[in-house]
Amino acid sequence: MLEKILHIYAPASIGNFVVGFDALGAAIKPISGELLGDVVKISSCEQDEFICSGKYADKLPDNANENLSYLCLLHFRKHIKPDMPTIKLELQKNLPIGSGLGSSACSVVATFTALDKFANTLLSEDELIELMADFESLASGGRHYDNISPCYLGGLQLTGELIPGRSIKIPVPSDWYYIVAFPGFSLNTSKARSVLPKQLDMHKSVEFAQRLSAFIALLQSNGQSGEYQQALALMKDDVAEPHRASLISGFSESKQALPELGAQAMSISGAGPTLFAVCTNLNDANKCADWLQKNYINDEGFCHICQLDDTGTRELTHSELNKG
Ligand SMILES: Nc1ncnc2c1ncn2[C@@H]1O[C@H](COP(=O)(O)OP(=O)(O)O)[C@@H](O)[C@H]1O
Ligand SMILES: N[C@@H](CCOP(=O)(O)O)C(=O)O
Repeated sequence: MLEKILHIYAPASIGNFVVGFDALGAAIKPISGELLGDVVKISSCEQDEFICSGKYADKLPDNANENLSYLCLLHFRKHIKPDMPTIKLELQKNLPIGSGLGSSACSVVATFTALDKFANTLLSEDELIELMADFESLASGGRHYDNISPCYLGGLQLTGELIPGRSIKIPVPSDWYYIVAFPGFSLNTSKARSVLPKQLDMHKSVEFAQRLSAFIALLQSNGQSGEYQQALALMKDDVAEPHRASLISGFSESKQALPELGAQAMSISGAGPTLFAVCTNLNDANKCADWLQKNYINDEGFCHICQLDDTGTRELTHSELNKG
């Protein structure tokens, strides 16, 4: 009998997407075709085994009991499928930790998707998303779905406990490019959440609701009367960015430089320190990427021009496996 081996890829994501703190997030993929996300490999084994490999494995705690992926496996074995055959689970940790690219969500989503598929549990989308959010909240210091939902489902997702079905996919113009730059240093999400105010005043709350709802409504149009330009003009974050900016060295210089190079919007990806800019053509996207390469990132950093990853979490193809 052929041995069953499964490789599940989960993409990086941009939490908040500027206007939707904890409520809006996008899955992304580099236009170069490179993969930007974690991979979970599962195969049969005589007893359960966990391995963490990949570029950023050594940035995670040595103790497997502190690795979210292993915690997901323990939970699945104990509470969901105790009779699942024993397995070897390998997490290929390809996203930097504390990056603002939804790294913890990526491992959790890849792991639960792989376990569900391998064990043929057929958990519903809702059940899986709840389970994933439970485990991601262990790491980030708050329950939010804006990395989990897009990472799992792909695209731009409006998401949260009040959203029917937890998630609504929002259409996005196909000519929007997202330039993401990870500077090479980490910022812990729970630390970046701890600097936020505990309450929003009335005026700010009303503005937040107006901005997010108008942005979503404009994206639902066909864009023929300038609605996409209006949506871009609304991309401003008054909720989290002002409190987090000082935690990110190089933020204010980038905020000043990128609009002059053609960025239509620019902010923090998730809790940072990755920054991202939105451009509506490749020429401007290249100019922003060059500037960020030269001025924002160090030797450990990277910069990609991306578009939305509409598929989300998926099994890797043979050709992708042979490449890597
Ligand atoms: N597989 C994993 N991937 C990412 N982070 C993990 C994982 N397992 C445990 N962690 C821990 O979770 C925390 C994640 O930090 P966080 O700032 O939320 O990262 P990110 O913003 O990149 O998701 C870190 O303390 C890290 O050590
Ligand atoms: N909405 C969250 C998003 C955190 O994203 P991460 O990629 O930094 O984990 C927040 O802004 O705290």
